[in-house]
Amino acid sequence: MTYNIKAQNVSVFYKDFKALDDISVSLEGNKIIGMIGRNGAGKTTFLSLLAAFRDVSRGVLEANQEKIFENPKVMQDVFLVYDSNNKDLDYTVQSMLDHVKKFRPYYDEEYAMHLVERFKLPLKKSVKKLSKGMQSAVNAAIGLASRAPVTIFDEVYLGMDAPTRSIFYKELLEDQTNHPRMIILSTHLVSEMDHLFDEIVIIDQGELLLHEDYDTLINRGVEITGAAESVDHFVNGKEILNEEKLGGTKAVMVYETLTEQEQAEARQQGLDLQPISLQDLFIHLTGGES
Ligand SMILES: Nc1ncnc2c1ncn2[C@@H]1O[C@H](COP(=O)(O)OP(=O)(O)OP(=O)(O)O)[C@@H](O)[C@H]1O
Repeated sequence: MTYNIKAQNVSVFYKDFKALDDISVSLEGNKIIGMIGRNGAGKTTFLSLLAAFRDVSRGVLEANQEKIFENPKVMQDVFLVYDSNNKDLDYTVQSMLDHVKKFRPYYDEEYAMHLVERFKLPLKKSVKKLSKGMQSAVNAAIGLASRAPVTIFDEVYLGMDAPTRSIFYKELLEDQTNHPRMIILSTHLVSEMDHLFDEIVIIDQGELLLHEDYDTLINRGVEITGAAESVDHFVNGKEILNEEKLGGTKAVMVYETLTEQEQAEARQQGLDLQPISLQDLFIHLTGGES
């Protein structure tokens, strides 16, 4: 089952605070979508709408042309895995997996056991007694093994060490290839996770800043370095994201796809052109380091 999610002019208010402001976006097909945004931008609020944890205050939110909120079919197919606080849960890892199996129709027990091994999870231990990183690994395993057509991981890596995160990324990529589905990853680890993304959504202060194919977005950012005067002349009229000057040399990040002719001209003038990482684009498109 392939899902298309469509938000039209969606807003969410917490009392009189507008957490999401008139968001319109279409998420389509079996892609891995990176959702990024600064703290408090509204990512979790948006993702909780997709999982029907709450309803929109204004606008329309649909999955395959059906309203999401209070829709049992969609709720079964959309799984939001988040950094849950398990400290009051008196379940063992095994009983938690058994519990999930009952509610998730695409759950694959064999794959769950493979993940238990990969993450070295102790099946008989109480979840609340696991370390933070291991609890996150349990959540990651549950999310992957459930194979929900729309699987959402909201900062699910918290507390995981680097090798465990690496296992998570590898498993996610491999399992999405073998069992294509829409996976949405909300993260602050932009540079570490950017290799996973087919598409990027950036939410900024409750608004949709952009939704782009990863390659298109990356091609739009370029850093031009060279003699300050030549750089200034070249970037004149272009959208500048950031400038840094060191002596007579200048490095300027622009947000624009350069034509082949422009690239050739730049090189003729002795300018160096380098792509900008998603992390740098994100930092500068959302207001830099201020
Ligand atoms: N239940 C709530 N009541 C009131 N305000 C809330 C509530 N939940 C979230 N907010 C506010 O809505 C805004 C968006 O919060 P949200 O958790 O969606 O952001 P986020 O992008 O997920 O942030 P972070 O990256 O820090 O986790 C924030 O200003 C937050 O304080």
